[in-house]
Amino acid sequence: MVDEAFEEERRFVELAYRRLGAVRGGVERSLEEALAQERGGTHQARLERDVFVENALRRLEALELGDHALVFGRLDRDDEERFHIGRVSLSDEHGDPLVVDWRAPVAEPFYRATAQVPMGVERRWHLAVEHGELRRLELEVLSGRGSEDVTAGPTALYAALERPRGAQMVDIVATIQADQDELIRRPLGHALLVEGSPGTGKTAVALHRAAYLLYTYRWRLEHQGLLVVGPTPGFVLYVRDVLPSLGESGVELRSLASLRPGTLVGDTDSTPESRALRGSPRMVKVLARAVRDRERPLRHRIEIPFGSRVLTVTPELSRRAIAATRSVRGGHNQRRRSVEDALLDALAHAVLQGGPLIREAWGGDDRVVALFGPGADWPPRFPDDSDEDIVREVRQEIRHLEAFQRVMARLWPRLSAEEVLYDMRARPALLASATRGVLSADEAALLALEPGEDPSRHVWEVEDVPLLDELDSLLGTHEGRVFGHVVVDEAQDVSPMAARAIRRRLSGSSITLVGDRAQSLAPWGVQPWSAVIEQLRLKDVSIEQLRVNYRSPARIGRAVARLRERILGDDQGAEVVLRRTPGAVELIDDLGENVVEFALARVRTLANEVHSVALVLDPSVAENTVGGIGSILSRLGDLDTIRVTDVPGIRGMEFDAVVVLDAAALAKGPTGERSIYVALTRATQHVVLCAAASAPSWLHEALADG
Ligand SMILES: Nc1ncnc2c1ncn2[C@@H]1O[C@H](COP(=O)(O)OP(=O)(O)OP(=O)(O)O)[C@@H](O)[C@H]1O
Repeated sequence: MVDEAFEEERRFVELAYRRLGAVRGGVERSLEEALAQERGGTHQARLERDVFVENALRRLEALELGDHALVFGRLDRDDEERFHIGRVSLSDEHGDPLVVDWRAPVAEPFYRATAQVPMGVERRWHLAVEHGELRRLELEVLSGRGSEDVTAGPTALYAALERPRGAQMVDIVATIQADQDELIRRPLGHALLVEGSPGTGKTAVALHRAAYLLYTYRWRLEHQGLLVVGPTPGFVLYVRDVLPSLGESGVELRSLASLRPGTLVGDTDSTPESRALRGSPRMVKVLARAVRDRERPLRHRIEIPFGSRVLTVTPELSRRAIAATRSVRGGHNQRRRSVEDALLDALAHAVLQGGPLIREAWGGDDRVVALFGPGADWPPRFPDDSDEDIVREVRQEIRHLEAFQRVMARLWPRLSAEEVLYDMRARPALLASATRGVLSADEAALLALEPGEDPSRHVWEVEDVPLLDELDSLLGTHEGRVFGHVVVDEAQDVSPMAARAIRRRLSGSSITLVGDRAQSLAPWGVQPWSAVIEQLRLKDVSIEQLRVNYRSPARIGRAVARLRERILGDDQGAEVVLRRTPGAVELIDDLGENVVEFALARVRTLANEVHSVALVLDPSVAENTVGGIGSILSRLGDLDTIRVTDVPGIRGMEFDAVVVLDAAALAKGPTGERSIYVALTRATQHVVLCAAASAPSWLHEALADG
């Protein structure tokens, strides 16, 4: 019976791949034809052609499966219907469904049905397809005939967990587990926070949820867009191609550093205290002050020559112009217009009340003469405030005077976010004024920058990005793109200020946050989720847990659990480590000055044994090594399978092997336990912790087996 079934499925897989080839060929041909057409035709025809080309390219991309299996499951329902489940939907030549997209509602029982709740499914088949051929077939009998001898060994899952890891994350659509699926398919509109220890599939869930939402709410999300925010540019590259649908239009992937397009961001070298302060919500008030400090009434009157007359802007007039704008909505730059209007009104009024204007006009002054000269009404009217054309003309003239623009620049300059932030931090008087009563003098000093740079050329740190974004919102210079759903990974490292920047990009409250507080590397330490939720202004957030670790092998898993307990306290509930392979954890300390050579040798050996190795460097190592990081890299040789990074740089990723250099130095650092924890939890097979000095006893204890 199983052999028969295998043969049947083998033939089906063959048929499905043939059909995939035929569909691809068809799309390619029609695309070629469309591209070969002349660019001419009506506007409507061109538009239709462009839409056709775009859709065809998108379909081709979706059908490009690389090495991933087209089909991986089959459901036999108790109503005799049968579906094959796969990565894309595919119909036969008559339009009947051949393969159902995993995101379709009928596919749901593939992930959720159990013998207790079979959801109308009698049998569930797992197909292991490699390079287009069926290799293995696994059957689970959920109800009806034969349900007593269920063969429910999730071989497919265990096989998936043992696969080697490479430079890019892979999808898990063939083996999504019921608890993950339940989160993935939550409807749009929800605010969902998923927490869980490392390797529980939080990133996988977040990204598959994005793909599910795009499929299910295609029309809405294509218009509104979906934003995925990850911690680092490396992480964005790592997840970019997980699901073809994430390459669809309307999806944007950004790291925290690239959240605000066009910002120059370099490495962070300021102190943890300065970084923490810039992430704190106390900056909201400081920045609002920094902008307000640039909206200043005049201290002394300024005179503006206007023909033979002199117009005067008094401090009182400037105060009134500023006061008039307080009730006006909008950012600083938009409200500038109303300050200018208030001033111009007053000055034009003064001009028109002054009488001498008429004499000027008669005298041939060409600024106003046009209104009274040849071709104008005769006899000329004596202009007053009710004469709108004249008022407009006079206001225009005043506005274009350089002296008037100088007054405006002093009173209410047009500003960019970069200018405000840089000036505030580089000019002691502005810094003192913006921080007075909010920050202590010592705290304010943490913000100070060297003066003398062009703000538009300044290279910012990632912590400054949310500050610039906050200023954009105060100034009215925000880019304004908002999304229908936002996915935030490694949410534990999102500062309250960054949460505000994310909020500005979210149209409602449909958001998915995933993270693990124990992995927090931020200088503000382990913050409660409420710190982020509050700034995202979310009212009803479902907080859910994932508890099964799919990444760590057994030995590493035990060390991970001990460290987690140490970091978060002991009320963490049971974690399950699923993988049966033991894996290896080694701590080799007291290596003295041989530590670098030792670690590099281990990296080189491991690189020959596994697919991916991370060499995780504590910053002190490059500083203390002659030739710095360059000399370390040059001694590694083939870098294809090796990634050299610091701890923040490997957040969210995984590697077959991880070598830490130097574990004792890292453990003593400001985020010691959490940094070791993050490094340790990246490995799917092997961790080697190398240290020049003795590692702290808590690390030895965490790694001790038993
Ligand atoms: N249902 C599943 N089937 C197969 N593999 C899975 C499943 N769930 C998770 N995995 C695998 O487990 C690994 C960890 O997943 P993921 O990176 O999403 O975890 P995470 O919780 O985000 O981890 P971290 O907090 O460390 O970033 C990945 O290799 C992923 O493919």
